[in-house]
Amino acid sequence: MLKPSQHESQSKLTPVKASQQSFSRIGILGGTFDPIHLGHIIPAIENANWLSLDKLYLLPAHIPPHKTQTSANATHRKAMVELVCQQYPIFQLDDRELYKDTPSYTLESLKDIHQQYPNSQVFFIIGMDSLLTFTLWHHWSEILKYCHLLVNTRPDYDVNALKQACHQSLSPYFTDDLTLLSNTQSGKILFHQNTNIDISSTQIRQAIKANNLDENTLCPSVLNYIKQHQLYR
Ligand SMILES: Nc1ncnc2c1ncn2[C@@H]1O[C@H](COP(=O)(O)OP(=O)(O)OP(=O)(O)O)[C@@H](O)[C@H]1O
Ligand SMILES: O=C(O)c1ccc[n+]([C@@H]2O[C@H](COP(=O)([O-])O)[C@@H](O)[C@H]2O)c1
Repeated sequence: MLKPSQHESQSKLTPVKASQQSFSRIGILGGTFDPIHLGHIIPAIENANWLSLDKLYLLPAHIPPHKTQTSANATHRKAMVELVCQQYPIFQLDDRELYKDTPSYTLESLKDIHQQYPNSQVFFIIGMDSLLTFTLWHHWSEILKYCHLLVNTRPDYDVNALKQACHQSLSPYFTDDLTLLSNTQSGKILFHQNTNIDISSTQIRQAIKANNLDENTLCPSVLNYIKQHQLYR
C-alpha cells in the first residue's frame, strides 16, 4: 500500500506558542468520497504532519454542490469514511453535512465549525482541481473569512501554471509565508507539495465496473466494504 512521504521537502509551520495565541489547528477535508481513496488519505496525512494539525476532520458531502449525482448513497460513503477513521487515528468523521437535505455548501459548514471551535485555525483542504473552480463556489470570498485554504498538488498540475490559471481575484490570498500564516486565523491560500497520487474516485468506479481495479488505491477495509456491498458494479 502507498505510504505518506516521510521526507517533507517544505519547511514545517512553526507550532503556535502558547504565549502568542491560543489557536488550535484543525484540518477539514471535504469530499464526496465516492469512494474515499489513498489520494485523499495520503496527502491529508502529510498535511497534518506538515502543519502540526491537532485533528483532521473528514467531511462527507451529502449533496455535493457541483456534482449532478453520487454513485454510492450517503450511508455507504459515510461508512467507508468511518473505516478510514478507524485505521488512521488522526482522522475523525464530521457528519454534519449528512443531516441536511440542501446542497452541502462549504460556507455553511465552516460557519458552524467556527462557532464550535472559535479559537481554532481551520485549514480547509482541497486538491488543485478544486481550486480552479473555487471562485464558482457559493460565496467563495466569505469562505476565506472562516478558514485558510490548503491546496494539495495532483498529478498533471503545476503550482505556477495553476496560479496563473486561477481567477485573478484569488491572487491576493496566495501566500507561502508560514510565519505570517502562524499568526493569522483565516484568509490565506497555501500550497502544499505533497506526494502526487494519481488516483480519483471516478477512475476507481470505472475500474471496478471494468473489473480491473488496482486494489492498492484503496484502504483494505474500504476495499472489503465495496466488495461486500457490491458497490460500483
Ligand atoms: N489524488 C488526489 N490528490 C490530491 N487531492 C485529491 C485527490 N483526489 C481527490 N482530491 C481532493 O479531495 C477533495 C475531495 O475529492 P472527491 O471526493 O471529489 O474525490 P475525487 O477523486 O476528485 O472524485 P471524482 O473523481 O468522483 O470527482 C477534492 O478537493 C479533491 O481535489
Ligand atoms: O460550497 C460550494 O459551493 C462548493 C462547491 C464545490 C465543492 N464544494 C466542497 O468541496 C469539497 C470537494 O467537493 P467534490 O465535489 O470535489 O467532492 C466538498 O466538501 C464540497 O462540499 C463546495
